[in-house]
Amino acid sequence: MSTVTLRLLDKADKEILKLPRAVKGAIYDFQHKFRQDPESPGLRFKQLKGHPRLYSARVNLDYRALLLHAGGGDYILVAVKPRQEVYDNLDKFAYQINPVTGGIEFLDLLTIGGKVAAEPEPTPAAMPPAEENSPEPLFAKFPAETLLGLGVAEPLLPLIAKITTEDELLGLTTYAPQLTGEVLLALYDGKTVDEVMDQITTPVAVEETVDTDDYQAALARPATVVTTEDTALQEVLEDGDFGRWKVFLHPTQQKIVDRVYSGPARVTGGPGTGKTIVALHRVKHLVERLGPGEGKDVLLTTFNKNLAADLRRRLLDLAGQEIVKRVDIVNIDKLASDLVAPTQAGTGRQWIDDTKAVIQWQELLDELGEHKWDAEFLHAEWSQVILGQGVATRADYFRARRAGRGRAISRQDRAEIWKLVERYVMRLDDRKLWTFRQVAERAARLAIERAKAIATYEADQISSVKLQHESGIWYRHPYRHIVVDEAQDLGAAHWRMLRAMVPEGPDDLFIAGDTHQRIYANQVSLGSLGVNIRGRSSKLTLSYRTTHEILGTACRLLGEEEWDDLDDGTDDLTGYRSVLRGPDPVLTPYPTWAAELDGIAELVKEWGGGSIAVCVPERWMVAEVENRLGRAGIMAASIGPDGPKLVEAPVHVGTMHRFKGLEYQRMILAGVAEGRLPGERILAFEKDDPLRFRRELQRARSLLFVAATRARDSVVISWHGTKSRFLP
Ligand SMILES: Nc1ncnc2c1ncn2[C@@H]1O[C@H](COP(=O)(O)OP(=O)(O)OP(=O)(O)O)[C@@H](O)[C@H]1O
Repeated sequence: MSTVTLRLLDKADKEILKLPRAVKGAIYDFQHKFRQDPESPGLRFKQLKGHPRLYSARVNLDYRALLLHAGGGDYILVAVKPRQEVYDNLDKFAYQINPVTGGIEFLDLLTIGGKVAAEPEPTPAAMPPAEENSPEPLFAKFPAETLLGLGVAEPLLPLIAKITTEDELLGLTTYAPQLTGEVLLALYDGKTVDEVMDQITTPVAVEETVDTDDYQAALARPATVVTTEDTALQEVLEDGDFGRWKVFLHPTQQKIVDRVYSGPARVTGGPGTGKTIVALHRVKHLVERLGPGEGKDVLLTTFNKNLAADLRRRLLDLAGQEIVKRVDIVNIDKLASDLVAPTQAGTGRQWIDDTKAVIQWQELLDELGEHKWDAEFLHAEWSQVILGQGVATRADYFRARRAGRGRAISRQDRAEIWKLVERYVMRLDDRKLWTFRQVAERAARLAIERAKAIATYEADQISSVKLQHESGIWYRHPYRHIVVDEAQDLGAAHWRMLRAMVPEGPDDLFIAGDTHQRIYANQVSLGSLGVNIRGRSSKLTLSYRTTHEILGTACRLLGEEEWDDLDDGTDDLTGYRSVLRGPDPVLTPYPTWAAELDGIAELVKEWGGGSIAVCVPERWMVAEVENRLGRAGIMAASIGPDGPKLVEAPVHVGTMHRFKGLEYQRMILAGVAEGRLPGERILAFEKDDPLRFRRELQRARSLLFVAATRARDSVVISWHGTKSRFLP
């Protein structure tokens, strides 16, 4: 058996993917041969002159692979180049262990140099001297020691000193090591050296002093961004940029995936920073660590069915069937329903969502002639405070915490609300209805009872561990690990249920979410629900989805609000950034809705292709956009609760709520006007319930923020009437 490993270095793929198809095929064959026997004569494997760790090997007649030897049998593929280019430019290749991160870096100064200003043309005699004419280099004011201290790769300093335009900078960052690119772009964007140090360098720096000659130690660090498995190289060749998330994790992402946590852990981060990607890698990591087995030991859950289906598809792509077999991938309401279903056999109950539940409230209030409270308020109070916290008696409700519920209510108010809730529950019972919130509460109760039974069973020292006893009582928690995505939208009952479904201990719960994206009224304090994440929180700050320009506009939409951290603290988007660049978002007013519809159709036609979506604040607008696009000969599909009705349609249209977790190349956010976002319903609270007004405004802001950050390349925001107060 060969003990040779061959991994691909991050960024090397950028040039490799541009090679002719036949060369890519030859690389595929080459890596097989190399792993079997690097010394096989056909490979002409040899060390390059002047580079003790750099080797070349034959890919085909014209191309050579450059390989960095990390010690033992470990090699890293750092480039594939035309044969002559390699030998003519030996002095243009450099490598190092970055003294700040401890990660291995390869510098292809030939490619990078080509992106930065070529030597200045000789100055014609009539022109002023070059120094007066040429622009100031962008990084002239930063001493070399400062850049090196921030982790910039030393061999690039001479090239960095020449950069005078944003294009050159972007050219360099495309091929430079990740940290160098992030640091330079942040400085260019105006961040101070201290900010860059805190937000970009420190999170990936190693604490120990780095031995810059120990390549074996460096290879094991998350800062060395290489593919891990042998098949990964093939995936990169086949999937191109779309497959990068599977094989090149950012060092910050990698650390979060690999860490052993002593209890529940949480990862936060702005849109597109890879929380879902990290959650998927974490699931894979946990299953691999469990070793062989048959049962579904890991639960991966998220907010809705559509997102759960997407997680399944991506986990399959990342980890394969054997891993997926060990994971229950299910949305949170389905998880609760499945738990409760056996206790409801034959009752004929129908389960209803929040919208229908509010209609039931409205009908009850109308029947009673009750006007003091509105249906939405009562539904939220009942769902979040009473059901969410498992409040069983009136006395308990008098004492219950109302975190995030806005205006304080008196004891008398609570007594009235309790009475109304009792009437409401009776009404649902009579109609054989059950809201998903009730299902969640019942599921939480069942899971907690079962957890107690397990504890008793264990205390009784009955040794055999079976999944289920004949009586239906569990003698083992259903899962060993639980991973939650879109955590900001789960309700209190969901958390109590999840807490009870996994034994307390290391790596029990892994929670990914971003409270800036909370679009349902489900604010919780995890600590008070038995999920203690203190000291086990990490943050992702680099967006892989959205451009710098979109991200800047989106963040401004959030205003000066304060955001919770799923616990009793606050969260913010400090350090949130992107290395991607694109056009500025466009804001377009229209005189009427009809004109706006025409504008949407024209724009979509102009864009021509790619993945495009139009999102609107109100449901009725969806059909109108679809129709207008249809009249323009553009096929559009609406997005329902289970995702786009026709995935292949060139344009997807939906209300903003439907865009959670999705992403598109180009987005139009239409109808962003006062009275729609925020809607009339919210504006009505301004006088009577200022606290609620603020809370609802915050949620509306989040909705717009979520919608705007679904776009990868460009965003157009339009309105008719008065522009939304959230827009700049
Ligand atoms: N390490 C990576 N390499 C390449 N692409 C990545 C990486 N991490 C994330 N991405 C890509 O960035 C995009 C956003 O990732 P993901 O959906 O995980 O972000 P998120 O933080 O969950 O976003 P949101 O909060 O908006 O749901 C995806 O297209 C994903 O493939």
